[in-house]
Amino acid sequence: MGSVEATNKDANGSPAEKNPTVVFVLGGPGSGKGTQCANIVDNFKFTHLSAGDLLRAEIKSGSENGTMIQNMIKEGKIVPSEVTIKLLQKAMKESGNDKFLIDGFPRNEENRAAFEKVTGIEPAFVLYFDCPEEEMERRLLSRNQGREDDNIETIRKRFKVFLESSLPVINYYDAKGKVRKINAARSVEEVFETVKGIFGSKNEKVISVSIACSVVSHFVIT
Ligand SMILES: Nc1ncnc2c1ncn2[C@@H]1O[C@H](COP(=O)(O)OP(=O)(O)OP(=O)(O)O)[C@@H](O)[C@H]1O
Ligand SMILES: Nc1ccn([C@@H]2O[C@H](COP(=O)(O)O)[C@@H](O)[C@H]2O)c(=O)n1
Ligand SMILES: [Mg+2]
Repeated sequence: MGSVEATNKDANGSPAEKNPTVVFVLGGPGSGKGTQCANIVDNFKFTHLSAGDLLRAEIKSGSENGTMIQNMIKEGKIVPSEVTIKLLQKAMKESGNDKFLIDGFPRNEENRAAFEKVTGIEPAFVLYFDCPEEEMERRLLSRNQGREDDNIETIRKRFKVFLESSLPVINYYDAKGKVRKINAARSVEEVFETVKGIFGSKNEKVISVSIACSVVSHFVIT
């Protein structure tokens, strides 16, 4: 398991201004990524950046990319990395923090490779919320947040994209020993108990937890 502080480089290969700690939060649609990120923020000093939320805010802002993003989201498709990475970089800079939960990103190999190339950032680890489709479907259909993609037609498309494009990214990080796979088909509280064990106690640094967890990366943590 590599060090969190290690060797992040910028696009030119020179040392980046900062070496932020990044945790990618992945899992199928409705697996509970946003819910658990809110709990992590309440307990640890992370800033939560949801790629989906940033894209939805971009639509609302009336940006020139708004219509394209809206159409992609309605179809459950993945927006080109260039757009999403710019939004993530801007939000990271504006946060003033150096510890980030990046939720719903990278969603495909293009997202993953472009983020690494542009920012030079390697994630400390990847939280993977593993949940059966039937449970995710139930949750999404009763979410009631007015999301245009929470309808059965788009939900099925999002499941397909998750299996075909996002799972390979999780497998990529698993091969590097970076995935912490969590059984997300439990209550919010039970899932968070497991998450807390990964992040450690309030004052514990993610880096030491990250090393300690590397031995269990291939098992579902319950
Ligand atoms: N462990 C859980 N048990 C039951 N319901 C849950 C659980 N976790 C989250 N939920 C509910 O399921 C819905 C989806 O959760 P959430 O928005 O956190 O998922 P997500 O992974 O961020 O989804 P998306 O990828 O669509 O943004 C919400 O209504 C949330 O309250
Ligand atoms: N890296 C990403 C993340 C999201 N999208 C688009 O937003 C939709 C909703 O994402 P959630 O994480 O909030 O579920 C998703 O289905 C994609 O259309 C994206 O393009 N790239
Ligand atoms: Mg979400």
